[in-house]
Amino acid sequence: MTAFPFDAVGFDLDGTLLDTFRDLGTAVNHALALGGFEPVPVDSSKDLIGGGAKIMLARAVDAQGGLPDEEFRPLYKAMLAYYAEHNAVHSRPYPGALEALDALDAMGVKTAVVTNKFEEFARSILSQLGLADRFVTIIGGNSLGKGPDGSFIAKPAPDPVLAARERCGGGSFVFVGDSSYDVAAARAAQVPVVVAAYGYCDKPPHELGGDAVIDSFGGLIPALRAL
Ligand SMILES: O=C(O)COP(=O)(O)O
Ligand SMILES: [Mg+2]
Repeated sequence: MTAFPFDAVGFDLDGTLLDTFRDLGTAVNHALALGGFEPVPVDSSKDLIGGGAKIMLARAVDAQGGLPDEEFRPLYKAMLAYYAEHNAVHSRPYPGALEALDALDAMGVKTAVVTNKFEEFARSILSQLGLADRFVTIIGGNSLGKGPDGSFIAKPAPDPVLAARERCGGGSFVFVGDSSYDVAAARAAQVPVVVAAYGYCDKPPHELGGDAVIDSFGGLIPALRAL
């Protein structure tokens, strides 16, 4: 078999490595209830995920008329406080994820996580699932601090993907993600990107503009070999 074409693989977290929507949706609904809003059906919370917790709650609140910033902020804080305590109740790796990580390890391929979730939440969930030590680095939506516009430097900016590649040693790198944030970040970082069609894709997976689309984790390594 020919040598594996990548030195390192970066993974998005929500909707790519882990199925997290139930815990995220429950945290959104906790905040919505405090604000006197109707809950979101937990299944449709998948449609809110991708840009991080703040965007997720803002989308849910805006769909019910929105809130001024000073009223939104305490709800957002309450969502974060709730999620800090309840982030791995239902969240699990997708079927085949652990096997794929094992296979990459066995080939000496490094792995990294690049998520728009806050780093402390990503670490907490991955630790509870026994996975935190498997990755060379875990980069969250707040890991690189804020840019000149005052917002966190996160996907779709290329910086977190570039930081992951550098922390993995700077060789050939590929990114795997489920949303337009992932594809845009990888494109801006000029690394190839595989779309996880089983995730929370914010567009039809084949329209996200990835270099390959996989329907399950089992398809990942063959798709990477074929890039
Ligand atoms: O929590 C989110 O909205 C995004 O997280 P992800 O970048 O791991 O998909
Ligand atoms: Mg995602």
